Amino acid sequence: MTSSCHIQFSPSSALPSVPRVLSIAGTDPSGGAGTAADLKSITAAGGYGMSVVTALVAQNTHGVRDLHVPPADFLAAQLRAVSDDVTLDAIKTGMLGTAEIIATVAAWLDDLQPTILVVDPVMVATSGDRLLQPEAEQAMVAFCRRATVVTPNIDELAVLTGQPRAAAEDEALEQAARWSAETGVAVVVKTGHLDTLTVTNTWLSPDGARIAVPSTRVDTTSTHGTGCSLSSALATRLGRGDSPAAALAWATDWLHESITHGAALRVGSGHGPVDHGHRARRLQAAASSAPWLMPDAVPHLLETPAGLGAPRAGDDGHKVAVPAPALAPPGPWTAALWAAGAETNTAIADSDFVRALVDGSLPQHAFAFYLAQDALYLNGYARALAALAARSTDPASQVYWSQAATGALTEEAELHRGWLGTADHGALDPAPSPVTAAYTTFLLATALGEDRAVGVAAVLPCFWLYAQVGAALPAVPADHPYAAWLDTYRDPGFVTATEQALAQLEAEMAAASPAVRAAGARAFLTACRHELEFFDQALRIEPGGEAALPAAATNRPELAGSAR
Ligand SMILES: Nc1ncnc2c1ncn2[C@@H]1O[C@H](COP(=O)(O)OP(=O)(O)OP(=O)(O)O)[C@@H](O)[C@H]1O
Ligand SMILES: Cc1ncc(CO)c(N)n1
Repeated sequence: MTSSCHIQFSPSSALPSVPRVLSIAGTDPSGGAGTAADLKSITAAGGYGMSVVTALVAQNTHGVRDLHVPPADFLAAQLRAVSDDVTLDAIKTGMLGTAEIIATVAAWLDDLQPTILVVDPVMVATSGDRLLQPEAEQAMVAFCRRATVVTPNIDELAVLTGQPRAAAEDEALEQAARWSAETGVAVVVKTGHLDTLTVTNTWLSPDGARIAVPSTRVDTTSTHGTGCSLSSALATRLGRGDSPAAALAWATDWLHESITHGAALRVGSGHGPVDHGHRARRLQAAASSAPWLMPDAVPHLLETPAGLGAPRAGDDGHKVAVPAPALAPPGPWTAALWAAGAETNTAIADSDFVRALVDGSLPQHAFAFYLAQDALYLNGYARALAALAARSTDPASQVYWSQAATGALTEEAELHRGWLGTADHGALDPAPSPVTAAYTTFLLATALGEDRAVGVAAVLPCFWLYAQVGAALPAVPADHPYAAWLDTYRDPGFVTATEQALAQLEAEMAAASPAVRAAGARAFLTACRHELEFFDQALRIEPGGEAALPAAATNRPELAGSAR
């Protein structure tokens, strides 16, 4: 036997190991900051969270009301209780509060010598309340020298470096670079507190190397605890063995989603918390193995268009509104299919993917993944269209499907030439994702193996729903990151091709038997759902791509140069 193995499962099918991460911080009974935020963030980032409390804080989304600091001896007892028993893969410190607390934690760290220490030098809360005694600031500054990486906001960076508050990102990066070179500690510079449209987190290494992770600013007041959450997620990903670049990209991207959905939690009336659990709930919903179509979604025999019935109420019983189709159905069968697919079509229009593509906040790695899968999809789609050409007998249909197949192959070639071939858009020739493979094999199998009308119904949503997304696109500024790509949705040739496909389906459904019509309606609705999955899949891929398993946490040359 040789060691060659021709089937390689993607590492994403294996569960990564769970880093053991300790947060040392103050409390927030309203759950948005401090130890509560840390534990939620560590869990969200894939770690096992533990918590040592430095101070009890009576606070909510409006601010801090009162503070109680237990005796330092008791803090030391908590620290020892954990470290005597549990191996810690990463430690994160947040609110330390007093010089005595700082000294207690420092003494414990002297014994422990942890591999990863992320210090969030908490000084002032979002609400403006002090969380560190002014006389303890210099002790905190000295404490930061112990860190693997520190995560100050702009104001804390000024205290750390003894400089005036930076007015712009360049100035903050300058301050941080000088301090990092002098201390040997890496810094994450966060521009959340600056008035910029893009919020950038930049990892600065003592050797001057920089890793910048930009994200779009969310217009929200739900930013209570963002600093706690970022530093905890970062510690967890580093503890898991991620490189600084991968860890920061993951933490920033996850936090962006959490901030975006924070307001919907409706927690408090001040600066609300972020939704730490949004990503987990989204992925859990996406992983459901519930069938897409219920057995009674389409009658066994479809005699008339009305047999498809009113659009079904959603899971929560709400009535489904039918969106106006941008391209009008040419007859009653396509009109009934449009109405039957309303829920899925609305879900696509409202999807996080389409929203992020349009507002420009879609992370670059998700966009690159989407483009690469789209090229693979177009190739499979072209084969299904060519199958319909082969199965057509009237000349006009033969010409139409052949041209549609050519059109899909031309688009695929343009994707490769214009987008995927550039250094910006990542790897060439990736493998199809499970979602892409399921959709393309469904199309080809339906186009080849079912009645022709059913094949035509299966390929239709790709035309119609794409045209729908294109018609709904607002004008975007020229500096929008995806402006050029969004333009491709507005191609008038595509609109004409879609109108012709609609006419084909209307004629096929009218001529088909009731049983074939029912199969056609099922194929149409199934393809609509595949479309939703296809868009959504790009938001299920980790930054750093199709994700290698974390490197072994033992040898961490990328953290070299830091004080540890
Ligand atoms: N409005 C926003 N839009 C997008 N991202 C944001 C926004 N506000 C904060 N962030 C993210 O949160 C991170 C931390 O934010 P910030 O710089 O405000 O930290 P902080 O002041 O330490 O937080 P806090 O004191 O509220 O816990 C930022 O680096 C950024 O990734
Ligand atoms: C306990 C605690 N730590 C940190 C912050 C910063 O947001 C806060 N509000 N409360």
